[in-house]
Amino acid sequence: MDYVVEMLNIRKEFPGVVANDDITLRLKKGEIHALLGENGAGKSTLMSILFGMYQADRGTIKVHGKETRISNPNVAGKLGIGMVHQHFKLVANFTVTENIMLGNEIRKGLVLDIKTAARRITELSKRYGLNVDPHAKIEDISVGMQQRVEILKMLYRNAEVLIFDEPTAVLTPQEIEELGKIMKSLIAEGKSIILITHKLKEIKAVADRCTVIRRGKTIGTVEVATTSEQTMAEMMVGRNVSFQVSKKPSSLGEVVLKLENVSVKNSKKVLGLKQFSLEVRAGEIVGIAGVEGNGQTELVEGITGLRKIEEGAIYMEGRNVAGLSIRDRIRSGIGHIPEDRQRRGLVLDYTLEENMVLEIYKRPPFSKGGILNKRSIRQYTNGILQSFDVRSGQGALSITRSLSGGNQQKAIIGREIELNPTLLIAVQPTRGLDVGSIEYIHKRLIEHRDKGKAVLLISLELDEILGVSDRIAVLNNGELVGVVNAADTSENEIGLMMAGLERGEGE
Ligand SMILES: Nc1ncnc2c1ncn2[C@@H]1O[C@H](COP(=O)(O)OP(=O)(O)OP(=O)(O)O)[C@@H](O)[C@H]1O
Repeated sequence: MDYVVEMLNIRKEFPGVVANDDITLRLKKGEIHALLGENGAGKSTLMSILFGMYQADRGTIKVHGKETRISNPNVAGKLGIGMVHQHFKLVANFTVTENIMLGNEIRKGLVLDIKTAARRITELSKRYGLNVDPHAKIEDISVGMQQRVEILKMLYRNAEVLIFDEPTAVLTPQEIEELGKIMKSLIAEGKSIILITHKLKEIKAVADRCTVIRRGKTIGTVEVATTSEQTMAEMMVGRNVSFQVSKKPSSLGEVVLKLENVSVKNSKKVLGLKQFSLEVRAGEIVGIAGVEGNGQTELVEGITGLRKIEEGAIYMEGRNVAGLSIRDRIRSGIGHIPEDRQRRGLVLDYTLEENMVLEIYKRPPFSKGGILNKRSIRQYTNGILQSFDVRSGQGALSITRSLSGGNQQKAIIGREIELNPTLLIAVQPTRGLDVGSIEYIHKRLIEHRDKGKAVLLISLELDEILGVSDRIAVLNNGELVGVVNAADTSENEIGLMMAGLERGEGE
């Protein structure tokens, strides 16, 4: 059998946790091989070992049948292994060509002229259907294009094996479809791909085989064509997973949040949200649907106080909070699961327990007379970690940075829901989470509503918006297109509204 990469019986331990416990993954030449596993199952660790960032404690790696030691990322590069990270490593005010050349030609002491490099980039871009302008500046191109620059960077270095780490998390639905085509053209040209993703639909759409791991152990490798999404989900979490969200009809209370003609500028200093009005009542979940960049960020940051509003009013339980500081808005009952969890959600170098009481450590029972009550902080933290199934090596004392991405996300969600806010603003709450965790988070959002609280859900996942919300407000180009009841709309109708058509216009 023609394997390009074989990772055999890999073991890697961190303090308190065996991240990889006898994992085996074999990548065939010319295949797209999905790597599926729960949050914290050990996927990133395994790939970091292949990429030379970590050394395995035990096990063997073979490249083209030959045993190798990948001591650092340079060695991986020389062996033809490249990785497209989730967070791009590009210099914003450099051009595409400059970024691709960076750290490549110069290291070899072989300074090629820009023109020759740009020509080669154009060739590669054509061959793989990437459509990238080599002279464009990174800051002027879309996130999807930036990802293609990362792909080109690897192709420019003659990578044979490409690792994609949750590549669609940052993409729009159209971009996701295009990425699928790009991946297929890469394998048609003889490349091999490892794809890390939580999205079973995507695995079904592009992958040939799928290796499933759970809690650091290999569960098995399956042929994707003959395996259902349900089966893969069950292999991954070890139990039956329901993709349907079940909830009883909402029982509406008073208006909690009222937005009146709110306008907010975006980072380019033009209005990103225009004259937006909406009410969210106690006991309901209002979903905001829209293509990324159509005013969602401005809306959320306007409400939470991260951005000032240009005009209009924001009422929390009847009181205008538009002039209040961020802290005072939190006090008025606003909880916020932020979009950018690493920048706004958690202090990565603090322990989990420090992060869990970040906003409330001054309140009783967590402190008294200026002295922290460590026991009650620990107890409170353990409660959150347990109910939200946050997995880490050293529990409440783990340094937050050491948690897997998905477990960091679950910790923030747990913290914000536990504060029991009158209004919970949840922005992309399940991005990067495995199907089992998504199921649980949806349940908790609905429970929050059923306790008589208000929830504003902002998500790019239409399935999530349709399944979880009671009412759906659709944003296009910073304006409210309309508000519909989730029970009497469809994916198709919302899709048309997201494109700016008012209800009924597209029929
Ligand atoms: N540098 C580190 N120090 C300590 N523990 C770590 C470190 N890196 C990972 N871990 C632990 O190893 C386990 C596996 O983490 P890993 O990031 O590989 O999971 P993952 O499958 O990629 O998860 P996700 O889907 O959430 O990204 C987790 O329990 C994590 O807390």
